[in-house]
Amino acid sequence: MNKHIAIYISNKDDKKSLIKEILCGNLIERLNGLKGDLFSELTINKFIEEEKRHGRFDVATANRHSLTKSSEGERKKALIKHIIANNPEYLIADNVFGNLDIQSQEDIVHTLEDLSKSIPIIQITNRKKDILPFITAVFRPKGKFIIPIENVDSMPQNSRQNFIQDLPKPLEKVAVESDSLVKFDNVSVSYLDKPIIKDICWEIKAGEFWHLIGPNGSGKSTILSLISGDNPKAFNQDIHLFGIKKGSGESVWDIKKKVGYFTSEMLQGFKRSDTIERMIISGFYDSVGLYKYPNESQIATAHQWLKLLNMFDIKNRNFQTLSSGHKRLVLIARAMVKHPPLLILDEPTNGLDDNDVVIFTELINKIAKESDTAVLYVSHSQEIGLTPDFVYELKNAETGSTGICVN
Ligand SMILES: Nc1ncnc2c1ncn2[C@@H]1O[C@H](COP(=O)(O)OP(=O)(O)OP(=O)(O)O)[C@@H](O)[C@H]1O
Repeated sequence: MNKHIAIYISNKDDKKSLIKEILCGNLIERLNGLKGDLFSELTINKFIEEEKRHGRFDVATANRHSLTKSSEGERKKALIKHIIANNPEYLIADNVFGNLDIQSQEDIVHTLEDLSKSIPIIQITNRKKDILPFITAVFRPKGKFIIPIENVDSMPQNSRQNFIQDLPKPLEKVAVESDSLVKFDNVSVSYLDKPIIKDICWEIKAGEFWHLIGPNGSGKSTILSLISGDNPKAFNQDIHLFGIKKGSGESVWDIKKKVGYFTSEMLQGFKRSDTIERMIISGFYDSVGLYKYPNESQIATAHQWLKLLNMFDIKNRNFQTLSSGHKRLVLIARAMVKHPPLLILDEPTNGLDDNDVVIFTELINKIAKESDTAVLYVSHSQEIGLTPDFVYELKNAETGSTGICVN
């Protein structure tokens, strides 16, 4: 077997077990007895747990922040440095590029290429485009083994239309007084004297479809926390949400009622065993579980969403048994049952495989086209197949990122 290999998986494969089998030396015989390390968001999440629970800060970022307070890109860069310092005898590199901007992707390719001169790299990926340039052999899981793929480009790709039915209508409209949903006037934010964003002027109006892009650390999550979260930095700024000046008496709860939200990190938060149907219905109550008896109209609307997603026949299945791609579709339906005036999607496709990205993107385009909900889609770069009306781009600068509307 080649020294460096990629294992091309789909979201239906059990990635955690696969990694465990490699680390135990069961899957790749030549690694048996060697000390392996794992470069993965799974590892980052473990370190973040340690920071939160036990106050242990084992991984240092470039600007000496905790991982908890760092951007996704900063976390990955810090982790790879930490791993290299541990001198592993081989490396499992999982979802290497997830959430990384182009510059950071190039940096990590160089780092891994250097590392590959001394130790074997086993890449795990669900995107063909992410296969590292120095890898020449690609495998896929089959039962308890991995088998070679002769030509990765010949793997079947989803190209059919997945969502044929119309988007379900809202039961009642969420009242919003203003056509202007989000308005930033010269908004600037610094953390510990480090400027993050500077003089941001931006407006999102009802029904618009925006894509917010920008490199790692440019302040995308900071902007989202000014909109949907309770970031205290929002209060002395000129920010209007749904026509009301932020900090003028509205509660975080008032805002949350008007905003649907999805990020791939949410998948870790939904650990309850609930049926897919109940999961969607819980969107009417903004609760994680379902504690009230839904009425007939709510059940009927949830059924329409299930039919749209082609999941009606499996509505009683446990949500936890779904693939990562299907879980996301269900959580989008859950966020959309009330047709919130604004739907925010923060790096929503991170970790999805090639087929599921196509399906997910089709659903988001459909929601933006067929509903009055404004969509704010956030990622570090352009997404193939996504059809936003406008793109707002953040550009890094020493004095704080500035933003421009690029179309
Ligand atoms: N609570 C905080 N305290 C100090 N610094 C912070 C805090 N939150 C964010 N930052 C810093 O602000 C900068 C912007 O971070 P932010 O997460 O908004 O960027 P981003 O564009 O979302 O990045 P990524 O694409 O990597 O997720 C980063 O340098 C980050 O370290």
